[in-house]
Amino acid sequence: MRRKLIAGNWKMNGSLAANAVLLNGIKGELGQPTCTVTVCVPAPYLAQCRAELAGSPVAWGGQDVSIHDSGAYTGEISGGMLADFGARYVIVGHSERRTYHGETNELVAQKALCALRAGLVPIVCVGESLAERESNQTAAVVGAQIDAVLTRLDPKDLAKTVIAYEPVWAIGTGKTATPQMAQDVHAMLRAKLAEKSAEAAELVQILYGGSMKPDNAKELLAMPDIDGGLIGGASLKAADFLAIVRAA
Ligand SMILES: O=C[C@H](O)COP(=O)(O)O
Repeated sequence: MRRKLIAGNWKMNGSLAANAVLLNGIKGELGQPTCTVTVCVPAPYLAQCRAELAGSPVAWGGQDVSIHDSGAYTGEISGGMLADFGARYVIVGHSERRTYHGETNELVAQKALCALRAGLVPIVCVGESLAERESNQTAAVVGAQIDAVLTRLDPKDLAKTVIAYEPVWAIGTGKTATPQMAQDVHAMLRAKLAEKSAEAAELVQILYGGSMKPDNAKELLAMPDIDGGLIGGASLKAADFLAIVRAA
């Protein structure tokens, strides 16, 4: 049985003062969760997470990683740097990076590999746009996104990877995929993973992301191939994030 993972993606939100309130709110009420919990924060706040969360059940991570280890790459952050601050996870290929920064399937796959090399767990995001869903291209688009990762990773690395299915039309819109819609794509993804390695396919956590909230989390998380959530907006309020953790 796969352990559930609830990951908060703060995106480009936060301040030292606001983060302190949020992190203390989460820590104070969390107790001993039965699922794994992490927050993925803007890089400048990794040190704050390390100071506030070390020794707690909450892990922390980044939102992007460079494909380079070091050197003249202004603005880039390496996996080693994230690991230096105790990060355990890093999101790669979020649709906002694909859309606003032109990240391709191949680049995302390289980033996943670099994260693994640095000892981090990549949370690889895949998902289709509304136009793609409406023209019945979901399986083709998501399939191509995952295929790039499967080409790069060997079964051992694959088993250490997390996948997040995030339909772009559900992100920050309040529209959620129905549990069955999400389950169908998750099952398709797991079948793809199994073509590479049946063992890895059983181990990989496949998260759902896209307007997951306290009032819909339970139903989504009850589906057999939904192993957790990648939470945007609701991860910025301690009460909402904790409610989703409890639903898991
Ligand atoms: O990474 C998180 C997703 O983009 C979901 O964001 P959301 O929960 O605000 O829809």
